[in-house]
Parts: sequence; structure tokens; C-alpha cells
Amino acid sequence: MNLLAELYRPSLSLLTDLYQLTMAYGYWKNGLAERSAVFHLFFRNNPFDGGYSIACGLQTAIEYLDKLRLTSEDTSYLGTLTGADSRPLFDEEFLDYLGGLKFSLDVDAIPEGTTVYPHEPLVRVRGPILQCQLVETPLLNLINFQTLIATKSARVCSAAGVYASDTPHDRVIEFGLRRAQGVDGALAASRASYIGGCSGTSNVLAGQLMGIPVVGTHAHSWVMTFPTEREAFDRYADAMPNNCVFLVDTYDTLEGVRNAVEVGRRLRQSGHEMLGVRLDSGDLAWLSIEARRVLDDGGFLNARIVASNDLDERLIASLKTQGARIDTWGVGTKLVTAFDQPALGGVYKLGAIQNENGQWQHRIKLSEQTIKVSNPGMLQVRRFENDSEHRGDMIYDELLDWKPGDNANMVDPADSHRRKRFSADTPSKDLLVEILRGGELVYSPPSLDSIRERVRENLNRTPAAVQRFEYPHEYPVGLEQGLHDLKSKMIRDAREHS
Ligand SMILES: Nc1ncnc2c1ncn2[C@@H]1O[C@H](COP(=O)(O)OP(=O)(O)OP(=O)(O)O)[C@@H](O)[C@H]1O
Ligand SMILES: O=P(O)(O)OC[C@H]1O[C@H](OP(=O)(O)OP(=O)(O)O)[C@H](O)[C@@H]1O
Ligand SMILES: O=C(O)c1cccnc1
Repeated sequence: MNLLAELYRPSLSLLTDLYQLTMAYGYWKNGLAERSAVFHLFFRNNPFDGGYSIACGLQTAIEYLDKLRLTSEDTSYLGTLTGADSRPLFDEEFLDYLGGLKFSLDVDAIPEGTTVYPHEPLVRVRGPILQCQLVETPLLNLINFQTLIATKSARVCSAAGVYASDTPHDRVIEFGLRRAQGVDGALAASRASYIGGCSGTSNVLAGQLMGIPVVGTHAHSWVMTFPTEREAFDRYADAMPNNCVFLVDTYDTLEGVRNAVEVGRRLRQSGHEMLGVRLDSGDLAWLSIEARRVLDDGGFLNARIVASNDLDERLIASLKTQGARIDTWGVGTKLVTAFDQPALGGVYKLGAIQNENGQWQHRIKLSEQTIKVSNPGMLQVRRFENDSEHRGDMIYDELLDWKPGDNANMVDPADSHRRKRFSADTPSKDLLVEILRGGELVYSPPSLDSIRERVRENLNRTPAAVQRFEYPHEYPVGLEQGLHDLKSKMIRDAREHS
């Protein structure tokens, strides 16, 4: 199933910023359109003041790249755009060139579900510079948002105990559709939330399009429709005996749990089991403890306690430490809108460009802040590990001499005095894998469930100190020594000549 193609049946090729097209025109006019370049997509800070992020959005990016070509409707529209003198922005010959363009990019990327860190290229795009430029904005759009939400989801799910071996029973359900940022925001958030560890979504279209399990209880309006809460639960049980999670807080929460127990007994007599109750207001810690007692005393030891109401990872962690007996967490607004940090600041920077003789030339973007200076080269990430944990990631340049299997010496990009060494026999692997070659897909996209499994494996191998919410330990990410030396020289040269 191709989510983007389903949602946007017409071409998505103009889903880009106009400046990508103005530059494309400039490259073409100057005879540079086919000049090879390499760009990297990366972010500079983990979201939510956290210690890690979860790569996400690649499959949607592949769907976009795979279908990429400009239709005659696209080029006709571009032909209507005019400049300050009211003349066309683009000439006909250029529009014909765009219309005939067969995208031929090489794309490498870190698979979805992998833990990733600041400065690491999540996606590397190589090929004619005009093409690299046109895909910048949509790649950022797709990867930034889904990476942000998958990271939020992983944090929420970790807090809820989804990844802990002693609480395998705990679940998080994504309830965000009603408060998400539009239709695509909601669907992309459902996908990324599922990847981050949620067990299901309330969004039925996400279920239909992507096979995400759909889950639903009932609203206060159901209870308010009937003269009494007891009658509302009875009528619901009659209608849906196989899906009974009763919302118990419309009038008096514990009275609501007692009503649920009564209706649950009646359900049992007809051969059905009440699934649980939902709490949606009040002191969720105290009410869940009391609700557990009422359910257990009533003989409903397996009935689940679902809680919702503006939850996020910090509130869930606090409720856990208060001894809350909640085992299913319904999380909406704060998950799908990434409420406390609504955007990931991923960027896309040029690393190298070929000269007219086909030789690669490194490029760098300077900044007042050293940490914001881009990394030159054709970058790859090497992850070093031991039997149980990831130990550090080294960004290296495939155009330089260092090769996998050499001793590794990496330098902290924020502080060149901080270094880390890994001997040649330390187990390690490259994180970026081949996705497209010459515009053709060479990657077998994994299922959503295997991406979820990758998140679990990666978090299991990420040090606990890196995963904690308060002042997380900084996971070591460094530049390979040769790359660090080249970058330092380029900074010195650029500053001398500016
Ligand atoms: N034990 C608790 N510790 C910390 N925060 C809690 C606890 N119980 C509930 N909360 C949170 O406190 C916030 C306020 O909840 P409360 O039900 O009092 O207000 P409300 O949502 O405005 O209620 P109502 O829906 O009845 O208007 C919610 O975000 C809720 O998740
Ligand atoms: O709080 P969130 O994390 O965003 O989770 C979704 C919320 O949406 C519903 O409330 P709403 O008041 O919209 O409808 P209701 O009448 O079903 O409670 C639900 O009861 C949750 O409280
Ligand atoms: O099924 C639910 O309980 C639900 C669905 C959407 C939003 N809030 C709750």
C-alpha cells in the first residue's frame, strides 16, 4: 500500500519550495544541472531535551521518490508563474527539460526504527545537483515530522513500560486524530506512533491504509444519552458484548467502576468478558488504585484499566511512581502534535560537488557556532557496539582514506579535545544502507512490524543513561580523525579568505 499515492492521486512533484525551482533553473541556465553533488539530511539536537531519536519517515520518502516525475499539468502550471516584470519565471525549453526529466538519484538512508543522534546523516542524496535540490524540501517534510513523532512515541511507550521486560502487559494507544495537524498530520502521526511502540490507533483510516490495529472505547456522550450510567453500560453491552471498555467518569468514577462490574457479571453470564474500564479525569493515580481494587474484588482480575486525559511521557512516568494501576494509556494531543516541541529542526546540506573533470570537491557551510558548521564529504555512519550496548557512532567520509575495519579514532565535533578510540576488532556496522541507485529502488522495504521490532532492539541496546528524561547522558557521536582534520583545515581556509 502506497500511502502517499492513495492520499494524493495527482502528482506530488511540486510539493517543494519555489526556491528549489529557481535554483534548478539557474543550474540549468549555467550548464550545471547534471553536475553531481551529494547532500545530507540531519538534525542538530534531539527533540524534547532527550538523549536519542528514532529515524522514521523513510518509507513515505521512498514512495515519494519512486513516483517522482513532473507531469504536463505540473510544467504548465510552472509556465504560468511570473517574475517582478510580469514575464514568465521559467522559459519553455527549461519546462520541457523538467517534463522529460527521469530522476536518477542515488539515495542511502538509515533504516526506520534505528536510534539516531545529532549530526548523523539520516539520508544521503547523490546525483545531478538539480535533482538533489528539488527533493530537499519534501524529504525534510517527511523525515522531520515522522522522526519527531516516532521519538515522542518511543518516549511515551518507554515511560509506560512497553519496553520493560517486567511489564510486558502495558500498552499505549494513540488517540490523536481529533487534535492532529490536519489529515496528513494525523495519518503520518499514526504511522510514526505505531513505529515508536503504540499498539494501536483510534484512527480507522490509518487501520485501513496501513494495517495498524484499530482500537476504540466509547465517549461521555454515550453515557449522557441514557437516563442512568448503568443503563448506558447495559445498552452498550447488549450492542457490543465483545468490545466492552466502559468509560466510568461521567458522574462518579468509582460508582462507575461498580456499575461496570455489575454489567461485566451480566456479560459473563452470556459468555462474554468485559475488557476493562477507562478513566478520563480526576486523580488518575488514586482512582486507578481504587478501580483496581473494585475490579479485583468483583472478580475481574484481567480487566484492563485504560487512562486518558492530556497524557505525555512525563505525566505517565509520574503516575507510575505514584503507584498508578493503569495498564493501557490512551495518548492523543501531546503525542501527535509533539506538543512540547512541535518541529524537528532537520536540515539538508551540500557535502561535496564534482568539478568538470569528475573529481569530488568538499564543501562546507560556515557558522558563527562551530557546532553548526556543516560536515563536508560523502558521509556514512559507523556504529560500534559490544555484546549488549551501542558504544558510539563515528561519522566518516567515504572520499577519505578511513575504511571499515581500520582502527577508529573519533573526535567530538563540539570539543576537539574529547576523543574516543575503537580498535579494529570492535564489532561495528554502517548505518546508511542503499535505497535507490540511478533512481531505481534497490531496497526491500520492511513491514511496519519489523520496523517496530527494530525500535525495540535498538532501545534495548541504548544505554539507560542515554534514555533517561532528565539530563540524559550524551551518546558519543564523533567525526573520524581524517574528516575532523579536513573540516578544521577547510574552516581555517574559509575564514582566511573571507
Ligand atoms: N495523580 C496525578 N498526578 C499528576 N497529574 C495527574 C494526576 N491525575 C491526573 N493528572 C493530570 O492532571 C490534569 C488535570 O486533570 P483533571 O481531571 O483534574 O482536569 P480536567 O482534565 O480539566 O478534568 P475534567 O475533564 O473533569 O474537566 C490532566 O492532565 C491529568 O492527566
Ligand atoms: O487527552 P488526549 O491525550 O488528547 O486524548 C484524547 C482525548 O480525547 C477524548 O476527549 P474528548 O473530550 O475530546 O471526548 P470525550 O467526550 O470522548 O471525552 C478522550 O476522552 C481523551 O481525553
Ligand atoms: O476510543 C477512545 O476511547 C477514544 C478515541 C479517541 C479519542 N479519545 C478516546
